[in-house]
Amino acid sequence: MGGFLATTDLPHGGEGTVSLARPTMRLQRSLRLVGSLSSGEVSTSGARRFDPSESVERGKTIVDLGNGSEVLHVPRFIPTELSWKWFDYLDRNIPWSRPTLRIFDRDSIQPRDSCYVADEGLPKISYSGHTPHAYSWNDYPPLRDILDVVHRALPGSSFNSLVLNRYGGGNDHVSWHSDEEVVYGPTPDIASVTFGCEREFLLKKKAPGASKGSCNEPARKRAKSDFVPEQHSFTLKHGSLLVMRGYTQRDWVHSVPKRAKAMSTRINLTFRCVLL
Ligand SMILES: O=C(O)CCC(=O)C(=O)O
Ligand SMILES: [Fe+2]
Repeated sequence: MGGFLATTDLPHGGEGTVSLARPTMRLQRSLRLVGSLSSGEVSTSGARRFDPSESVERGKTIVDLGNGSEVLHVPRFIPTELSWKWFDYLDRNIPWSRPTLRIFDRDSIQPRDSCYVADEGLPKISYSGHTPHAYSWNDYPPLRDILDVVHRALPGSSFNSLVLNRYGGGNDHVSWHSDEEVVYGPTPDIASVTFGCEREFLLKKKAPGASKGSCNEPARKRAKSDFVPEQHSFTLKHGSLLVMRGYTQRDWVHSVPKRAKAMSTRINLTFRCVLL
């Protein structure tokens, strides 16, 4: 969410990494759904029983994107069972909505559910003509536990806001965009935690001169025609962490494209720090 630079859907639905919720995972989940979960049950106990910094040290990959941008990826960040508990809690309790967005002078319904949670007193955020209501962390205690896990994994981090997205199936997606917003500062860390169906997450280098604030139209068109953007793909699994760092928002766009084979729900949480 944020500055939607290019909002066309990707032309390659169906190719590339297959985004399947493995049957064993689905079975595990339906077995667990027999009992109901209150926020207390999914709260602190499980989160305190594992060491997030150890998960990062054991299984991290750092991709240097060049020019001060990098991505940290930890495929097995939160233990599977705890991730399913959080998935179930969020799926049932978050006040999800699908706002109407204004993109290139046309109204369209956002192709996924979302919600926004933030500390009190922060400046509002807006994207594509939509200013989401900021819900309070206090109303969703497990979110504080997930935030705590992320903070323990990333020493020095201090996130104060959260965009949640829920993708109901393979048609739900987020188009190419960057979260390059003044409120996040020039080099924000954006930490993304995934629960449920795995999906492909793509990063693509912005065309030269495409950064916000550029008004050199002819130069941009000329440069664009020869420009073959570098691209990276990450499969974001159940319980994984991905952090975009440095100038990633200024120099790269990212997306979660449509995938016909993504049959089940994915919930993604992106933690951010709105500067005061
Ligand atoms: O769902 C994801 O992995 C990415 C979501 C995203 O890019 C956003 O909320 O800005
Ligand atoms: Fe984003």
